Amino acid sequence: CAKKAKTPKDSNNDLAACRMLLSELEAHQDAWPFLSPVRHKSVPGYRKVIKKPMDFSTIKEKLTNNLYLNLETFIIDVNLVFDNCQKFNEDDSEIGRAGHRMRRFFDKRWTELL
Ligand SMILES: Cc1ncccc1N[C@@H](C)c1cnc2ccsc2c1
Repeated sequence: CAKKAKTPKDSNNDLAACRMLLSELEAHQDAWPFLSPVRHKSVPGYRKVIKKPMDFSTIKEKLTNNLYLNLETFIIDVNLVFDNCQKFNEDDSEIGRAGHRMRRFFDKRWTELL
C-alpha cells in the first residue's frame, strides 16, 4: 500500500513519543548500566568487541540535536544499547539480566504506542 506521507505533525508526535519513551527508560530501576557511555578504559575488551557503542545519555543528546528522523531511527539506537549488552555480557550476570529486563520493558512500551 502507498506509504502515508509524513506531516510535520506526525514528526512532532514521533518526537514527543521518543522523549516520553526515553524518560521512562532512564527512570527504570534497571537502567543503571545504560545511563552513560561505557568507559572502555575501565572495561577491558569493550572497544574491540562493541563496534557501535550506545547509551541513554547519547540517545538523549541525539534527540536534543534533532538527529532522529522518526520513531524508527530512535528505536534502532535503543535496540543497539540492548544488543551491545547481550553481546558483551553473560545472560546470567547482573548487567546481562538488567539488559534483558530493560529490553522487555521497552518492547512492551513502544508497541503500546502503535
Ligand atoms: C552496559 C555495560 N556493558 C558492559 C560493561 C559495562 C556496562 N556498563 C557500564 C556503565 C558499567 C561499567 N562498570 C561497571 C562495574 C560494575 S557494573 C558496571 C557497569
